[in-house]
Amino acid sequence: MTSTTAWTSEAWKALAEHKAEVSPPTFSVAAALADDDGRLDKLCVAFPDSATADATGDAEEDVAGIGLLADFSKHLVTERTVELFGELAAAMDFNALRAAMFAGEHVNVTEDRAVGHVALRTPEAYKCLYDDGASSSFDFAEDGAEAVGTVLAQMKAFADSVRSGTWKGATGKAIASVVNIGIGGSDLGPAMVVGALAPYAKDELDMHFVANVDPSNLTEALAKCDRETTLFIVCSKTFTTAETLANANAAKAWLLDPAGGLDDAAVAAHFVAVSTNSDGVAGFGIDPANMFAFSDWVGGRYSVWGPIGLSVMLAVGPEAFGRFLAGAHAVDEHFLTAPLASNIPFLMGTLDLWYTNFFGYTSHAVLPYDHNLGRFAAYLQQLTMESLGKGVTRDGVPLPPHLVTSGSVVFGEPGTPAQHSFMQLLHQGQVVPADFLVAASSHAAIGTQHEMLVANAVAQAEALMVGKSHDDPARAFSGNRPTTTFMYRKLTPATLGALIAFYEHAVFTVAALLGLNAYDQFGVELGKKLASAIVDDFAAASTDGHDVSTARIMQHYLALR
Ligand SMILES: O=P(O)(O)OC[C@H]1O[C@H](O)[C@H](O)[C@@H](O)[C@@H]1O
Repeated sequence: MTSTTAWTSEAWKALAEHKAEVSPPTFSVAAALADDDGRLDKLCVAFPDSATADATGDAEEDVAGIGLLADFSKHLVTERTVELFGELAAAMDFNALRAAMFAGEHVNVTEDRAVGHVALRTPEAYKCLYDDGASSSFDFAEDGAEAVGTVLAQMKAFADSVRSGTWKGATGKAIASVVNIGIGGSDLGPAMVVGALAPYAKDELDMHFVANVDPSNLTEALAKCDRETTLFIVCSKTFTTAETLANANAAKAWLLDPAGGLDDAAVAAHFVAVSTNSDGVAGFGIDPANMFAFSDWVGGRYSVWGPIGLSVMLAVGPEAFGRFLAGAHAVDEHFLTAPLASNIPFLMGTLDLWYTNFFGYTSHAVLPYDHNLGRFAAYLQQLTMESLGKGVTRDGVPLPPHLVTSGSVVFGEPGTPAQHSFMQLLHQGQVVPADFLVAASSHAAIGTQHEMLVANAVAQAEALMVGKSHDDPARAFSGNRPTTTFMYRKLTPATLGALIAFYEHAVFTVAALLGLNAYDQFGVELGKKLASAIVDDFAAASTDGHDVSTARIMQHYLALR
């Protein structure tokens, strides 16, 4: 792989020189569109595309029914810009890095691991490194498919048994409530997907997600649960995360509260685990037979596709879960085969890099015009900011802070409420590139309300681009504010799988072009370490060893508690 640092490459210099040609106010996107130089056709990409259209079924619920248009036409780019993105990709060995990830090479160099979430979508298609250390790679269709296929079959059998009522609690009653206990990648994916696919969920199964060590989180969930009909899924890749273990132990104590009349044998019927750590699972008291295992080459924020998605499969069933995987797999094929100039994740990633590094637009808004995607921005915050919030390249070269921004600050809320909250800033304050996600039809029907929703999404993107002059400066809109619109037929499992995979590969693109490792997260460790020490200090009512500021706030807590 190249040792070139992106910011010293000729392509980077060419992009810096080119920027003036597409900078407001001299460059107007609206004017560029009016020139009708074929801009729309070049900057609007349909999905599924030809590479995936034939292998995608024909029902509306299949990949074929996604009917997505990725509209990049409102961005501060020309055909030349996209060509220069391609030159940067060549300089940074993008194609070789992409091939290496799909082949299961250890592209997560700092942890010496493969990055294999794509293999979870359809193990038959990709070779992935099996992290046994003995072999440099293995044919997933022979070795890994067995591993992933086995776990998928285990998940399906379990989901069928719970959803059919065959799986019984300790007193012989069917499960009515599921509590997913996990945090970060062991919570955000399952919680977001279950919420997004609510129209597909089984009515008789109440789903709860407990992540925060704040006792209010678990208390709120347990208040809605009955011991005899509640199943806990303890999700933790490492099975060492303090918050998850605290909540899991508190949940076990609740289950076995003498008032409830259940004894230790009840754990087997009311607890299952999802982890890479079988010793940790057994140590907690969960039967390894009730463990759904996965390997360390699946990153936490990339793990909803495998056993971490068990609560999703329980909620929507194995068939819908399979279509969720199929949507992501179709995007994998698109990412691998589409020319870069019409490669949706590549364009998403390069545009993010373009704005953060060449325009100083370092925030990014995600605006799903869909009530059920209420947690989509939160999910993307971990996916993007934990992957790209880095200070060095994968070779350990520091990023020059004045020159390179490794990842944007992602935020967002569903529209239309966002319009009544922070959109003022996007229209008249700093420029924040934004993604609009909108379905042409809804699962819910009340008069013409869905059409009002769509109209608002389209109008916001139009207003941000076209702007409006006014004699009163306070009432003027500069316009030329870049946005992408993803419009698709309906939010189906396949569509949601595709949308998530687009963002996963956009993250890969930014990391590849900047030379980053998107798959480690050492930055989360220091806070955890300090918190563990302060827990002990609080227990000893001590503030010794802390700086005066920290000691003061600790003393205030000790005085108040
Ligand atoms: O799944 P676990 O091992 O419990 O980890 C849960 C989360 O905590 C870690 O600190 C990282 O921030 C996340 O990447 C991870 O998803």
